[in-house]
Amino acid sequence: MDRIRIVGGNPLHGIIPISGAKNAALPLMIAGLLTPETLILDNVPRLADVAQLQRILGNHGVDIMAVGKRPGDGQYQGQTLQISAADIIDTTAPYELVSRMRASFWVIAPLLARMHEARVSLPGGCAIGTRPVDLLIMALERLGAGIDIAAGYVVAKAPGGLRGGTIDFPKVTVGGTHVAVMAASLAKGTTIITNAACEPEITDLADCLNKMGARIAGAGTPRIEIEGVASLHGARHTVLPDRIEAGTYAIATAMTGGDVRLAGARPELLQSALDVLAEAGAEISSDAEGIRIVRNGHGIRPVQVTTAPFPGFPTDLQAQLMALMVRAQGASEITETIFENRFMHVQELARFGARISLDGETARIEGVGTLRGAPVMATDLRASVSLVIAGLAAEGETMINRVYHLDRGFERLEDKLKACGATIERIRE
Ligand SMILES: CC(=O)N[C@H]1[C@@H](OP(=O)(O)OP(=O)(O)OC[C@H]2O[C@@H](n3ccc(=O)[nH]c3=O)[C@H](O)[C@@H]2O)O[C@H](CO)[C@@H](O)[C@@H]1O
Ligand SMILES: C=C(OP(=O)(O)O)C(=O)O
Repeated sequence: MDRIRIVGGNPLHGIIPISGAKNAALPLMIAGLLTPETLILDNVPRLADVAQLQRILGNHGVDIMAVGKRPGDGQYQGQTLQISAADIIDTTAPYELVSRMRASFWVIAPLLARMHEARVSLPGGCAIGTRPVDLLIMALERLGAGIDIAAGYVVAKAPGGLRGGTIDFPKVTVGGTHVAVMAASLAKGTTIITNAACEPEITDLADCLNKMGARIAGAGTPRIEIEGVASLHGARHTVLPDRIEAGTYAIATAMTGGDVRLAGARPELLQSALDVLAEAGAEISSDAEGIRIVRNGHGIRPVQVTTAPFPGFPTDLQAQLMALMVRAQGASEITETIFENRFMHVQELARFGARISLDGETARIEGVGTLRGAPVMATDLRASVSLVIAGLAAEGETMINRVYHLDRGFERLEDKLKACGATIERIRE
């Protein structure tokens, strides 16, 4: 498996182009199952998760064509995918494919809505907690589906088709909201979703579905109303920029010092994270081109942060912020409220000399002046990139093992950082 070698100490200077969002591209690709016509998605990031979802959709009979570069496309232009689910030949999503990526479970919604049946393996994904799917199942049941769980598979049936209903989520769930929105789009009648997730990726999905002929109002708020339609048609949609990738490079710049422009990033998608970085001492500005982050001279101030659903501080930036706080001048506290076990990075950050203690869902970080490079390994995507951030600021060499997780969510990470002056290389094995 590939490794990444970093020699730390260089401040970052330059421009980092922000890719299309993984967490928007995945549900958008899955939405391609809802129509027999072609859905064209622009700005799809080149990621292992996207490739894996292509395989999963292919297994259902979906044709996916990646359109090559067009004249004028830059080095990091996202790819264009033409997704055509004219004939769905198989409504089973097998364990071998689904167990590698949690979001692939969401195919259950369009398969059930369009084909009136689906058999989908219980999902896998990052090791960040138990991650049940009870609320996704509840949402489908509220739309009239009969659900059984047998031999590790969720078997869903709606012989006469789904019908509209009320779905009141007891807890905010991004995946649950994606599933409810997709399924309700083809259900008979009106669906009201309350306590819906407000994440920008939900709005992106709803915008695309509306282009396909769906009637969805209120996406981006806790109350979504959907008037089901009999069928959806083809459309063209551009995936929104990745707010987690943007936040990650903003934190990396705050960590190393320097001056970086995040080209294409949209500040309103990560305002809570930018506010925290400003509190920690970074200077942040934005314009139509993106976000600029500068930290010169002065040190990093400690912060107190609690993760929360959007527009709160995202759990997907918690590990990266913790890496930054390892170098703060004083003690910080970070409380993780979304996933109960998203602290796998703590023991790995300790290898750099970090001083972090855990008390339930709160981590207390005592800032240390200097980090030292180390061999490290992480078991999930954002934890892995927190180790990259630590390595960029550490004295000497850091070797990140098992970079498979990084490739799930960060497109050409080492190229983007190298272009800003980092000493970083991939060792292929
Ligand atoms: C591909 C994708 O977009 N992944 C994101 C998505 O994951 P995902 O959609 O899996 O996360 P959810 O928002 O559903 O999870 C939020 C919380 O609800 C719980 N829960 C969820 C479903 C359920 O049926 N029962 C239940 O109890 C989860 O265990 C967790 O504690 O949102 C998370 C929260 O912003 C992000 O960290 C992930 O990066
Ligand atoms: C946890 C994440 O992804 P997934 O939900 O696919 O595991 C993530 O993107 O940080």
